[in-house]
Amino acid sequence: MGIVSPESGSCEFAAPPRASTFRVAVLGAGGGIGQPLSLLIKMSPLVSSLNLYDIANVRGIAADLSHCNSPCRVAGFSGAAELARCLSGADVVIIPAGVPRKPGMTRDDLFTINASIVKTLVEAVADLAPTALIHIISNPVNSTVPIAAEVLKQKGVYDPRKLFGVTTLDVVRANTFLAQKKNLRLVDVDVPVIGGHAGTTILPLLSKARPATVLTGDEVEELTARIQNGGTEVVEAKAGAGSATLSMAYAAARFLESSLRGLDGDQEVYECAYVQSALTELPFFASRVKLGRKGVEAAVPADLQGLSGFEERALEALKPELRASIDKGLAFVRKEEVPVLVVA
Ligand SMILES: NC(=O)C1=CN([C@@H]2O[C@H](COP(=O)(O)OP(=O)(O)OC[C@H]3O[C@@H](n4cnc5c(N)ncnc54)[C@H](O)[C@@H]3O)[C@@H](O)[C@H]2O)C=CC1
Ligand SMILES: O=C([O-])CC(=O)C(=O)O
Repeated sequence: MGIVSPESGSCEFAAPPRASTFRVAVLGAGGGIGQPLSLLIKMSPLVSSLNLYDIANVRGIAADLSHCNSPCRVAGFSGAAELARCLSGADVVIIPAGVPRKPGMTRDDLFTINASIVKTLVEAVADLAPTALIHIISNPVNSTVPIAAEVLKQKGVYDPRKLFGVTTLDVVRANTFLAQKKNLRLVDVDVPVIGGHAGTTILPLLSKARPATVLTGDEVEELTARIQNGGTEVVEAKAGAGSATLSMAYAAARFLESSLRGLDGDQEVYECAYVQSALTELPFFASRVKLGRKGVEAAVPADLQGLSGFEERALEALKPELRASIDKGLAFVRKEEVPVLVVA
C-alpha cells in the first residue's frame, strides 16, 4: 500500500512484504519456556500462524496472545485429542514439553520422564507433519534428539537435515560471558559452541571467538566452566522453581528466526545446533551449521580445525559421555536394555 509523504506530497511505497511466511507449532506451549517463546514468535514477521499445544489448557494463553496487534494468527490446542489439528500443515515444530531440573539434578535425571514425552510427540509429528523442521528443546537434548531420529526412522520419514537439538542458549551465554569478561561490544561477539548440551559436553571454542580475543589459560578455563554450568547457575538461583526459561525462549526464538530465513532462501545463515553429524565419530554432534531451504545444508568443519590444546583435550574428554547419552536415547526407542550413564 502506498504512503503519501506529508513533505513532498508524493506517494512512497513501504518495503515489500517478505516472500514467505510460515506456520509454527509449539508443543509444551503452556510452560515456562513455551509462553515467552510463543510471545516472541507472535512478534515475528516471518510467521503467519502459531499453534500452541500442551497437555494443560492453553486456550487462555492463545486468547491472550491473539490480542497483540501483530498479523500472526494464534490458536490453542489442549490435550492429546487436539494434537493432530495443532500439527496439521506446520513448517516448524518446536518442542519444549517436559519437566525441568531442580537443584542437585543432572539433565540426564530428566530422561525417565522426558524421553517418553518426546517419543510420543515426535511420533505424532512423523504422522501429521512429516516434512516439518523439528526443534527439540526438552532435556536431556543429548538423548532426546537421538530418540526423535530413531522414531522418525521407524516411521520412514527421517530427514536428518530437518532435526535439531536447540543449543543456541549455549552460544548466547558464551557471547554474553565473553563480552562481559573482556568488555567487548556484545553485538560483535560470536563464539561457536560444539559437542552437546550437558555439562562438559558443552564445549565453547573460545579460540575461534569473533572478534579474536586474547585470553589467558586461566581465563579460558574459567569462562569455559561458566558457560558449561550456565544452566546449573540458573537452576540454583531459581531454587526449585525450574530452570532457564526467559533466556531459553530468547535463544529458541533466535534459532527459529534463523531457520525460517534459511527456509525462505536467505543465504549465509549459520547457527550452532546439535544434529546428525559426520564431523567426528559421534553420530550426533553440535557444531555450526549452514541453514537453507531444506534445513541443514552443511556442517561447518572449519571450527574444528586448529583447535587449542585445551579444546583438543576437552573434545576428546567429552566424547564418551556424549556417546553414552546418544546410545541411551537410541536404546530407549529400540527397546534395548538402556545402558547405564555415569555423569558428573
Ligand atoms: N535446550 C535447552 O537449552 C534448554 C532446555 N530446557 C528444557 O526444556 C524443558 C521445558 O522446560 P520448562 O518450560 O521450564 O518446563 P515447564 O514445566 O515450565 O513447562 C513444560 C510444559 O510441558 C508441558 N507438557 C508436559 N508433558 C507434555 C506432553 N506430553 N505434551 C505436551 N506438553 C507437555 C507441561 O504441561 C508444561 O506446560 C525441560 O526439559 C528443560 O530441561 C530448559 C532450558 C534450556
Ligand atoms: O540447565 C537446565 O536444566 C536447562 C538447560 O538446559 C539450560 O539452561 O541450559
